[in-house]
Amino acid sequence: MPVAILPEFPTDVPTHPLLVVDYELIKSGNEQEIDVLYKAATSLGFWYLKNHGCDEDVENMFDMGAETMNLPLEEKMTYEQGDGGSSFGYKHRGAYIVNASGETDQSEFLNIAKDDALAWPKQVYRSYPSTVNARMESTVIPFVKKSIEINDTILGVFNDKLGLPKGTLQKFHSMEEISGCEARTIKVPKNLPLGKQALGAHTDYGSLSFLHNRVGGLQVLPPGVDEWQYVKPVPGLAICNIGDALTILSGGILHSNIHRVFPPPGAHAKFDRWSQVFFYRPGDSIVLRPLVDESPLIAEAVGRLSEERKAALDPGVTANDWNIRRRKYARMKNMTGPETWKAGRGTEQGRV
Ligand SMILES: O=C(O)CCC(=O)C(=O)O
Ligand SMILES: [Fe+2]
Repeated sequence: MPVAILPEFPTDVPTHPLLVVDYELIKSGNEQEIDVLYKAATSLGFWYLKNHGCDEDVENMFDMGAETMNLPLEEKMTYEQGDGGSSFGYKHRGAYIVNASGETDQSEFLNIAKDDALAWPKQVYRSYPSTVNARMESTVIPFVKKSIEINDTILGVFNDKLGLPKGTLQKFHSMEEISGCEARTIKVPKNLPLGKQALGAHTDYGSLSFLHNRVGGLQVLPPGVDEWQYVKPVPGLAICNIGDALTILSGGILHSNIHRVFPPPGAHAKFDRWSQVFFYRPGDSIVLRPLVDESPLIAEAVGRLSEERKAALDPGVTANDWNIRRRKYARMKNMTGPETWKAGRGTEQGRV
C-alpha cells in the first residue's frame, strides 16, 4: 500500500455525507438494506459500501498500481491508450482536458480491460506492462472477478426495484460479451499547485463504479446545490456510484451524479493520491435507451421528463459508441475548442 499513516481528513472543508450500505445484508436480501441502497441510487447516486470483502484484493491492486506507475515514463508510454477513444492501457498526466477552456488533467491512469484479464494469458485487446502481467493471476483477476460479483448483485437489486423482468439488467452485462468493463489505478502526484484539477467534472460512462481511495480529493456537486463538496475517504468502505448507462436504461430513475477530483485538502495534499476503481459497464452491443417497454415504472418516469431531458436520456447508440465518443473528446489532442469539450459530455449536460 503506497500510503502508510495518513493524517485525519480536514474538518473545515465542505463534505458530503453518504449513506452506508452493508453488502452482506444486500446479498442476503435484507429488505431494509435494499431500501437504503435504492434510496442512495435514486438520490445522489453515491454511497459507501461496507463488508464487501475485497480489502486484500484492493491492497494488492494498489501495490500493482504503484509498481506500474514507478516504471520509467518512456516505458509506460509504450502502453498509452491513444487518441481514438480506446480506454485500455496507460493514460499520461495531461492527456485529458478538465474543462471547456482546455486546461489539462493531473491524473495518471492504468486501465486493464476485464476481457484481457479474464482471457489471460490470451489477449483480447492489448498487452500490459510487465508489472501487470506478473500480478495478473495473483492480483488482477481476483479483483476483477470479485468486483463483477459485487456489482452484479447490486444490479440485480436495481433490476427488481425497477420492476424489470428478472435478469434483464444482468443480461445486458453478460460476461460472455466483450465490454468496456475495466479496472483502473489512478495516481495524482502530491503537492499540486492550488486550483489545478486532478480530474475534470464528469459523470461515469458505464453502469456502476466501485472505488477505493485513502487520500481525499473526490468531490460531488449534489443535485440542487451550487458548492462542490468532498467525499471523505473512510478506511474499509468502498465508494460506489451510478454511471450514465444505468441512468439511461432506467429513464433517469437511477442518478449518475457529476463529480471531479481536486488536489487533496489540508494535510492530505502532501501525499500522492491513489485510487483503485472497477468500472462495470454494459456489453459493447447494448443499445442505450430507457427500458420503457420492459417496465411500467420506467415508462412512467420517462413520461414525466421534459422533452430536452427525454432526448438526452435516449442517445440510441451502443454502449461501445457512447464510451468511445466520451473518451475521444476528453483527450487534449482532439480539442479544437469548447465544442469538442461539449461533444464529450454525458448525462450531466446542462449541469457543468
Ligand atoms: O479518484 C477518484 O476518487 C475518482 C476517479 C473518477 O471519478 C474516475 O476515474 O472516473
Ligand atoms: Fe468518475
